[in-house]
Amino acid sequence: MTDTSTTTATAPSPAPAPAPDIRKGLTGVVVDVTAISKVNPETNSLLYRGYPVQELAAAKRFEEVAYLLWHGELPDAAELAGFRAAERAGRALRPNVRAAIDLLPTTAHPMDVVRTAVSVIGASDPAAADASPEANLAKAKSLFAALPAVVAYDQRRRRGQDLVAPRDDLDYSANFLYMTFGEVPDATVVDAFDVSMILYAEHSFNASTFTARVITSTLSDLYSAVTGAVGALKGPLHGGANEAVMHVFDEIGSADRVVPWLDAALAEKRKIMGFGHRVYKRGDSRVPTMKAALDALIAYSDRPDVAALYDTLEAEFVARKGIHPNLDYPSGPAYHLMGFDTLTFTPLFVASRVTGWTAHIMEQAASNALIRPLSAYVGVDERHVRA
Ligand SMILES: CC(=O)SCCNC(=O)CCNC(=O)[C@H](O)C(C)(C)COP(=O)(O)OP(=O)(O)OC[C@H]1O[C@@H](n2cnc3c(N)ncnc32)[C@H](O)[C@@H]1OP(=O)(O)O
Ligand SMILES: O=C([O-])CC(=O)C(=O)O
Repeated sequence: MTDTSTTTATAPSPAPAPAPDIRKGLTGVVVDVTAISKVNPETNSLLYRGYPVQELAAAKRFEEVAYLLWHGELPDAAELAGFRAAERAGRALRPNVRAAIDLLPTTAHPMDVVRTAVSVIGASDPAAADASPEANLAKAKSLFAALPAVVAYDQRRRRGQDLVAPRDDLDYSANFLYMTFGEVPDATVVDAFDVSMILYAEHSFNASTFTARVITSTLSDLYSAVTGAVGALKGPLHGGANEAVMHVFDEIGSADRVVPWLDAALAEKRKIMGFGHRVYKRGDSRVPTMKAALDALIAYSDRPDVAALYDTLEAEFVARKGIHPNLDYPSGPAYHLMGFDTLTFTPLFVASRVTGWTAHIMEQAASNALIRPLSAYVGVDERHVRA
């Protein structure tokens, strides 16, 4: 043991630690790689597994895009037929999920209902803890098939309507609308809905996907990760914005009221929902495609008033702030014109994004590292409990 009692020289004090480089909100931080999608704000493009999302929206149905996100390649005819058959077989609302939904008050937010439904589905799956790639893929496909009935039934029960059983002669989007409204709408509506599902499916490390990856990184199960992702998507700075856009439209009322409404909103420093994006600063790559779908719905339902309000608010806000619309801006009024209740809009986003979330859960699990950043402590200095 060294005796230090006779030491006279004082050791040089250590150099102060450099101030930590804190990136609040993780702005600009690259935390991992992904092969699922590429968001490029420079070229204003979005690729799913290499394919521009606009091309997918123009030429493919949502089932094909879901398959692409999970498998990395578009399905061939036999693969698509097999996947479609499995999806159709898994559409019916499960009795225990219906029972759990029925226990919830109709005052519950539909996102809380969807979150609960995912949790119930997970708790009832005997293979919930099996995180093998095969088991996770099966769970992803099963959730994909099951969620439309949850969203559709929840909207119907709020309207005092009965459950509508699925039809297996319809594709994903036509059946989703059928289960919601009890009839298959015009092809204009079905196609616009399918486009919205494709555009919402995946967007790299957005907040809800990152949430799913954080949960997966602890070796928790897929259902827990999706449940957490639903919670993250609910907020109005993320997926909840499509609902919030419709509240804005309702608040403004008509195009001639945009200017005074915006004057007051900006004076109160309100965030204008449906505008701005963490990554895109010159416009969201998905907006032109969704705007075209909205225009088709406006023409079909003869609602030029919606077009006037949309265009006027966009023009005024861009002129004043230089901040462009994100995908939620056209999606909100589009879902309204399709006939959905405003509170149902974000659950529609869930039904789509479950594809991207689960693709990321599988990617994270395949190359895992616990996600655990550091923080800089700014609380009171060390102190001691008095005896
Ligand atoms: C599918 C999706 O999740 S897309 C996003 C959906 N969310 C919304 O539409 C909510 C409204 N938008 C926003 O709140 C923001 O634009 C976000 C959260 C999406 C992105 O935010 P960030 O990247 O963190 O940008 P940040 O909030 O720092 O904005 C930068 C500046 O632009 C302003 N700004 C950004 N968006 C808006 C907006 N929608 N309305 C008013 N001001 C805005 C901010 O107030 C800030 O101004 P400041 O520098 O004077 O303080
Ligand atoms: O990428 C983001 O931050 C939000 C978004 O647009 C999405 O999740 O689709």
